Formats: sequence, structure tokens, C-alpha cells
Amino acid sequence: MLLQIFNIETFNWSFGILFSRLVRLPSMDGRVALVPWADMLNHNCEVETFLDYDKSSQGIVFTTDRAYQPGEQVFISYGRKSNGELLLSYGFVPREGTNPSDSVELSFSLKKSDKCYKEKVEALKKHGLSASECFPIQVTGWPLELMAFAYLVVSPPSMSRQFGEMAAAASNKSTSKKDMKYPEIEEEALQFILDSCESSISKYSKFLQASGEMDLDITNPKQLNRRVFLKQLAVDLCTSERRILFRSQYILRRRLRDIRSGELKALNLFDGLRNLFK
Ligand SMILES: C[S@@+](CC[C@H](N)C(=O)[O-])C[C@H]1O[C@@H](n2cnc3c(N)ncnc32)[C@H](O)[C@@H]1O
Repeated sequence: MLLQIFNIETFNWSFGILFSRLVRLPSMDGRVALVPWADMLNHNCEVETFLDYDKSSQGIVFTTDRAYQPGEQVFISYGRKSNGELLLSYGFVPREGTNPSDSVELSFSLKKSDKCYKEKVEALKKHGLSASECFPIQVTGWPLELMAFAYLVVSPPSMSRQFGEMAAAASNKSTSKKDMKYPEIEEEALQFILDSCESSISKYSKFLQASGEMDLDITNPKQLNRRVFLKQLAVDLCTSERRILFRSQYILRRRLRDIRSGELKALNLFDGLRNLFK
């Protein structure tokens, strides 16, 4: 009986309405509430205002972080979310380059051909990780955990004693939170991250190119509008994620160029000294 009333479309609609409108209240241990007036507030990535329960007035209070002019739209923050998260939870993608919390999740894996594959998997397992892991890339760079994972992936058998600390740092369970450095394999680790970024960039580019050529069914105008809308959202999301990857590609290439030119300088200096003493 219930199933008849609650068909899947109604369920999806209710789920969407609930999740795009509920408010988490930090002072009530993150409990959620539906707050009728507050669900009219739209999100803006640049504001830092949230809703919370206020004990003294026993109500939900909204305090703005700036002055607004009469007639100006007042915004709220739905939280520091990536464009992908905003699309999934709220059905929109902020304008490209306006979301400082935007990030793209990239998957990285140990190489199956690695002589130390088993030892590395064991080290990762001890810290709750597996042979393939996802890490968020932001326009400002990549997390220390990813750098540690990349070090583990490229480290040779001679560094097996460091596998444990690399895996711990990749899982964010390392005791020291500072940037770990293994200069002897830094170039390889950065190249490994760059290869993943570039392979993703080419997938995004293929999708974006294909989306320009995608044929939409024009026999059903109602569905056409919805398809055009959904397609635009997908294009907006992919464009913003690819932009983050392009930025990382630029930073990685520059860092690799610096390392390589430093190595070249050291080599030239060494050759120069050798010639001097010949
Ligand atoms: C809590 S409601 C906000 C009020 C909503 N605009 C309304 O008229 O009922 C959340 C929904 O508003 C829309 N929304 C909020 N912020 C937005 C933004 N910056 N850009 C586009 N749509 C937004 C999305 O559809 C989202 O699911």
C-alpha cells in the first residue's frame, strides 16, 4: 500500500527537497532541521555565513558577514563544498573559477608490475588504505597525503624500510604532519602525479569535445529542455574540474623543470670541475 503512494518519483522528489533544504546546526551536534524561512537563501561561495540554533532566543539565527544594501540579495554558505558536491546535493554548478573550495577527485594506484607490490599493499592495508586511492586536487595544489602515496608508488626496493612511514603519511595517520621529502625520488613522484593529471585532462577534453557534437532528441520539447539543462550542468562541472587539473599540470611541469634544470646545473658543474683537474 505504502509502495503505491510512494512511487520512486515521489521518493526522489522528497529526497531532493529534503537534502537541498535541510540545515545542519553546529551547536546542536550537527543535528538537522528544516527551517522554512531559511530555505529561501541561495548559496554564494564567497560568503562565510551559516545558520545555527541560538539558546538565548531559542530560535534559528542567521548573522551576515557583511553589510547589504536594501534590495540586495542576501546569501548564505552551504558549506565549503566542491562544484561536484554542490551539483549532487543542490543541482547547480557555481560559475567557473568562483569557488575557492572546488576540487577534483583523482584516483591513483600502485603499479601491478612493481616488484614490491605486495609489501606496499601490506603497508597501505595497515593504515586502512588499498592499492587504489582517491585524493582531492585543488587549484592551489594537492594534499601531502597524495605526495606520500606517490612516493610509495615510485619508491624502489632499496627504500622498503620507508614503506610504512609513507603509507602512514598517505593515510593522514602520520605523527609528523610536515611535508615528507625523499629528494632521490621526488622527480619520479611528481612525474607520476603529472601523468595521472594529464590522462584525466585528456578524458575531460574528449568528453567536452563530444558534448559539443551530441545530438539531442528534438521530437519531445519538454524532455529537450531538461536534457539541454542537464547537459549544460555536466559541461560546466567538467570545465571547472579540468581547469583545476590544468593548473596542477602547470605547477607540476614547472616544479619538474626546476628539478631537472637543477640536476643539469649540478652535472655541468661536476663536469667543469672534472675538466679542471684533468
Ligand atoms: C535552499 S534552496 C534555496 C532557495 C531556492 N532558490 C528557492 O527558490 O526555493 C536550495 C536550492 O536553490 C538553488 N540554488 C541555491 N543557490 C544557488 C546558486 N548559487 N546558483 C544556482 N542555484 C542555486 C538550487 O536549486 C538549490 O537546490
